[in-house]
Amino acid sequence: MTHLVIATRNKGKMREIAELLAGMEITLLSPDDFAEFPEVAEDGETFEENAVKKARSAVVATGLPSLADDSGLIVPLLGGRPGVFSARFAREGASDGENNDKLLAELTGFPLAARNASFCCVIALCFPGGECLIFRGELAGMILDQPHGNGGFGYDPLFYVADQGKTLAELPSEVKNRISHRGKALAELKKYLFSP
Ligand SMILES: O=P(O)(O)OP(=O)(O)OP(=O)(O)OC[C@H]1O[C@@H](n2cnc3c(O)ncnc32)[C@H](O)[C@@H]1O
Ligand SMILES: [Mg+2]
Repeated sequence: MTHLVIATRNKGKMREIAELLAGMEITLLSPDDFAEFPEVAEDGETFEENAVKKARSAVVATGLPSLADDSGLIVPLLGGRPGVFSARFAREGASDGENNDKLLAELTGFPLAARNASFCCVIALCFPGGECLIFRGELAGMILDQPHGNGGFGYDPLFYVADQGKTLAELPSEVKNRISHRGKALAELKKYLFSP
């Protein structure tokens, strides 16, 4: 594999995936490298379904091996929401700020001890022959009642990691990448690709 399409429109994800796959000697391509790149309806019920759908559609459009990430935040107090709806929790096309405000509003009044949450990342790596490989990673944390930090993206300013004593948005990207749901899923992918 000399070229790999990273089928995401999310700049934060793209940056992290590029950092995590650095040194693999594979040229990473983004949707911007193609004149036309398909928009995919993320209507699956699971992260796996959506990740495979995004990666398969990129393979069809480009003829190249393609990787997609479907990820999100799971909050038990909210019955597991926003889950696969994390990107559009507040509304279709919502900004990170709007989604964070919606999360804070839904959790108003609940004590920190009850506000446990996890991030889940499912990576699908699909090939022109039709084969897809799936890798998954998770990270446990708590949802604070106000944002802290300017790093990362999405829900990072609200997601507190007890081991680190900080939110993901307060951690240097190399630390987030080492512990994150995305870092773990991509570590599994690398292990698979490079195991003898
Ligand atoms: O589908 P693509 O184009 O990859 O980009 P997206 O932003 O729509 O991505 P998803 O459909 O997978 O939605 C995941 C949402 O979950 C949130 N999310 C995922 N990983 C995160 C992380 O590491 N830190 C903070 N928020 C994250 C973030 O708000 C994302 O928009
Ligand atoms: Mg999406």
